[in-house]
Order: sequence, then C-alpha cells, then structure tokens
Amino acid sequence: MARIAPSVLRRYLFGGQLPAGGCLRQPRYCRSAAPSLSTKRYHGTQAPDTSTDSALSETTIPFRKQLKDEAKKRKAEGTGKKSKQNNQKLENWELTVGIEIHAQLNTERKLFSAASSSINDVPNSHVAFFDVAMPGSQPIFQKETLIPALRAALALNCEIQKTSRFDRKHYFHWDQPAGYQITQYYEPFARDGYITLYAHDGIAAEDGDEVRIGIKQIQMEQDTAKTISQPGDIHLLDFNRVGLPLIEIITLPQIHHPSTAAALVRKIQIILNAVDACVLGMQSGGLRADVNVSVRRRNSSSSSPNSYGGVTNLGQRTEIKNLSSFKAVEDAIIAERDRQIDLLEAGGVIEGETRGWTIGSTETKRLRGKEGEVDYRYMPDPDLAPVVIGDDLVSHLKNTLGILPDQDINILVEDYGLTTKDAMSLLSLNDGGTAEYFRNVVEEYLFLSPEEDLEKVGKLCGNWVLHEMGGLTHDLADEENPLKMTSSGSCLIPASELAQLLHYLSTDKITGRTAKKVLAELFASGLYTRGHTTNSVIYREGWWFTPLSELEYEGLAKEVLDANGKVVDEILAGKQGKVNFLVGQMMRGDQDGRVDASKARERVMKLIDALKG
Ligand SMILES: Nc1ncnc2c1ncn2[C@@H]1O[C@H](COP(=O)(O)OP(=O)(O)OP(=O)(O)O)[C@@H](O)[C@H]1O
Ligand SMILES: [Mg+2]
Ligand SMILES: [Mg+2]
Repeated sequence: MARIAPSVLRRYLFGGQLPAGGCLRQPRYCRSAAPSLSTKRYHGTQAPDTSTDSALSETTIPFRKQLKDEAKKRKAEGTGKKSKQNNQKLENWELTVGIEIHAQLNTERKLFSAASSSINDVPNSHVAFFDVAMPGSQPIFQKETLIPALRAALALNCEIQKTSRFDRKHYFHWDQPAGYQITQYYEPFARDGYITLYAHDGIAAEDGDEVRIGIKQIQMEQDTAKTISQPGDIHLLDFNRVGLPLIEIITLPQIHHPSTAAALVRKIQIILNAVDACVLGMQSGGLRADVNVSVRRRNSSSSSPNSYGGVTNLGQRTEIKNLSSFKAVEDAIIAERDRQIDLLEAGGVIEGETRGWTIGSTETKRLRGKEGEVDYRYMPDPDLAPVVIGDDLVSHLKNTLGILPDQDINILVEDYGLTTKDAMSLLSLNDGGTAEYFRNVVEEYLFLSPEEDLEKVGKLCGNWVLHEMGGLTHDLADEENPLKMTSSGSCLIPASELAQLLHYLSTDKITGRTAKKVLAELFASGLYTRGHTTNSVIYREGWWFTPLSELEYEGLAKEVLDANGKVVDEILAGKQGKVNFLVGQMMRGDQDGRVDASKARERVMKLIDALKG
C-alpha cells in the first residue's frame, strides 16, 4: 500500500479532519461512495473536496467473492494438494494449538462511547469524538456491555473476577486512531473456564468421544476500524467499527488436531449466539480467530513448566491472525504445521512470528515478527476506573442463561427426531438463524395440526429446511444467498408458508413432486414478484392431488398388461415375482404421483386372475 500523505495524516491526527471519502489516502484514492465522518460530530471541521477515481467505480465484485473464486480456480488447477504426504512425519511430531477468539458483543453502544454499534450502515456514520481519539475526549465505560460479556464467560464456565481493569496496548496502525487499544491485560474480568467438545461437534477421531479445552481468560477490548480492501492496493476505512466492544477468549494450548480447533471455534460461536452474547458469527464478520501453532517432537524428554497451566516444553509458536471461517482455521493450522515440521527437519529454527493466511491458499505467509509484551508497552489506562462486578449480578445472569447448545442438540435429537448432524447444521447455519427458522416452521405446522407427533413433524420440517431449501441455493456464495435467515428466523419464504406446504404434503393434498415445485415457485416469487402464498400457487396451477379413479386404474393396468405379454405369460406359468414389474410399469409414467402402489397391484392381480379363470 502506498504511504498516506503526511499532510493528510497530520490534518487527521491534529485536527481530526478526514477527506470526504472517509479514508486517509490521498483524495484520488478515496471513493465518494464512502461519506465523510458526520460533520455534526465534528463541529463542522471542513473535509477537503475529493474527486472520485473513475477506475474504482468499475469494481463491483465483492472482494470476498474474488478470493473465493480465486481459491476455486487454484483448486481446479490442482495446485492445492500437499499435506497428505505428511502422514508419516506426523507420527514423529506433535501439533499444539492455542486460539484467541475475538467476538463482537451484542450491545447497542460502543465500549467507551455512546455511538451506535449498528453495523452495515453508511460508513463513518457512527463515530464519537473518543472513537477517533479527538484530543480532549475521554472514554466513558458503557456499563451495559458487561451483560453480554458476563453471559459469554458464564456459558464458558469461567470464574468471574470481582475487580478487573483496563490497560492500554500500544501499536500504531491506520485502523486504530489512538495509537493504542484499550484491553484488559493485567486483570481480565474472567479466568479459568473450559469448553467440552464431543464427537458430534466434529473433533478429530484421535480425540475420542470428548475433549475438554481450558480457557485461560476472557477480556473486554475495543475493536479496530474496518479496512475495506479493494483491488489495486486500495484500502478504505470505516470507523463505524472502531471502539465496538469485543471479548477476546484465550484458550490454553491444549488442542492437538486441526479439526478439533475448527470444532472449538464453531462451538464457541454457537454458544455465544445461544446466550445472546454475540449475534454475529464468522459469516458476518462478528467473530475472528487467531491461531497459535507450534510443533514438538513426540517423546521429547525434557520438560519445564510455563505460564499456560503448567504444560511442558512446547515448541516455538507462530500466530496466524484474523481467520474468518472454520475452514480457514483448519486449513491454516495444517499449512503452518507442515511448514514448521519441514523447516525443523531441514535443520531450521522456528521464529516467533505473526503470519497471514488467505482463503484457498496452501501456505501461511510471514507478516511480521511477533510483538512481545515489551513492544506493546502495556500500561493501566489512567482514564478508566476499575470495573467492580457484584455477586448478585453474576448469580442473576447464571440463573437466566437459558438453554445451552449441548442441551439444545439433545432436544432437537430427542424431541424433534433429528440426527445429531442435522441438529448441528441447524444450529450453526446463518449464525443460529436456521435453527430459529426451523422452530418457527414446526410451530406453524403444529398450529395447523396440533395433534401431530412432534418427532414426525420435526423430521419432516428438518429435512425440508436443511435439504430441500438448501438445494435451491447451493450454488451461491453465502453473501449472495437470498435465503439467508435472520437471527430471529425469518427469510424470503415465510415459515408459515413452508409449514402450510408441508402440511398439505403430509395430508396427501399434494404430492412430493408438487411440493418441490411449489417451494421453487415461492422462492422465485419471493425474489421477483412477492405476495405469492402456498395456496395461491397451488390454486393458480391447479396442482391439488386428485387420485386416479377406479376406471383410470383399470385402463392403466390393461395398457400395461397388453404391452408386456411375455411377462404376463411368465406370471401365468407361476412366476409371481414378476407382478412387481407390472406394478412398476404402472407407476413409471406417473409424473404426478397419482398412482398408489397397492391399488395398482390389486388391479393387476384382478386382471391376471381373470386370465387364469
Ligand atoms: N507454544 C505454544 N504453542 C501453541 N500455542 C501456544 C503456545 N504458547 C502459547 N500458546 C497460545 O497462544 C495464545 C496466546 O494468546 P495471548 O493473547 O495470551 O498472547 P498474545 O498472542 O501474545 O497476544 P495478542 O495476540 O493478543 O497480542 C494462547 O491461546 C495460548 O494458548
Ligand atoms: Mg491475544
Ligand atoms: Mg495472539
């Protein structure tokens, strides 16, 4: 990236002025679509005029999509294989992983200012003086941010600390106006938790039925501004995100398999969502993971305690920052593990480094040497008082945590009749929105048919929500998926319409084939015209199921017997099994599912008996 012009930086740092494009780059790089910081909040500091770079406005493909396409291309070219050969090496080396998860808390305000935390709004429209470090501005701790933070910590079995404090962690980057991040370093608000992962969570087979991973601590901290990277080394800055409240969850280095690491991140996302601590998951950028990776020779004899729960001498760790999908967590660990083993086996030394990973790549890339405590010059923030948390608040939150995901899975499996795999998928898709949608469909269905068995309804609805609806959009990338469900479980196809459709299906008012056609119509009408319902589609198309009349059965049976004289002779000669063939022939041409197998058999037998007689 080219340097920010010193004059622009100076105007910003000392005068709080941003160019109208809302970014620190010279005006020609700034897109006019990104409006300036609210002048209301800026006391009318006049932002310089900017002209739009016309080349930029041509860029319409989202960056994430480009990365995905690039990854697909590379995979197709066959450049993405390497790790399989390493199985033998893995017998000699043990992998160790510790993860830091940054999750955006579910609050209305930022951590130290009253600016709104609303996302996906016009860039740079929710920014208070303090958020951009205007000289003279002060942090004001927004107490309500503690509630989701505490709920998260309790769901992860942590001990809540009576007193915690905020510290400054110094480093300069364009996404952090103050030159330091306010975090909790010396005294975090939660410590010593754990999470239990089961086989159904997707842990590695080597971890057996369950594995418990310790959580060293959870701290509250500020988020940074969002950098929106564009092709051509152009980076736009959105300060709406700066100062949003995050929790950083730090695990002990107790993970030894890449798939277990991915399972841990997935499960933490599900848990945070279940207790309403965080509503946005990785898919929406509300959760990011840094993975710390080291390897050591198996059976290495020397051991010494360290600060991570008394574990023995681990290898030198490297850290891969900012992973934004479960797959990226797994793939990046595999790539880094293999790189470290290769390097050590070749006689090299692992350096403490921060490394990066891009979707679809097969290698991690060095970004910089790992910052140490000294580099960060941690110091207690003199502008913030200690946070004192009362026992009454903690016990109230503990008692009102609600149903946790392990329990939720049990309910979906035991009561709703789903497989564990489907229950997991429902809970993890769309940040939990798909499970909510599923429950809404079941509820609507039971409203139409209260006597129905819950397990039967659950199975039917689960199958349609996950598989039939999923099939409508499986070619599309997440961000393009028009069926994306909100956290409250609504989407383009209303739950009530799907419930009505499934009710007609299970009461034989329509056939399975018709139900699929209606679903596709509801999807299309939701996209283009709106207003169609299950009923209006079926009435319009005349798709109600009408069973064959006796006369029609007889006509069809005769047709089939006439066309298969040889088979009829075989049956007459005693080969009863051939009757199935004739029934199959009757059903074959039946596009609308109107032929009932037992009735068809009855008719065939009647005609055969007549021939015998
Ligand atoms: N040898 C090791 N191998 C693998 N993981 C390790 C090792 N030593 C420590 N870790 C993990 O590294 C992580 C360290 O996170 P922590 O936030 O404490 O420090 P940091 O990475 O230096 O800080 P930050 O990245 O926030 O600036 C923990 O998850 C820990 O389990
Ligand atoms: Mg950390
Ligand atoms: Mg770290």
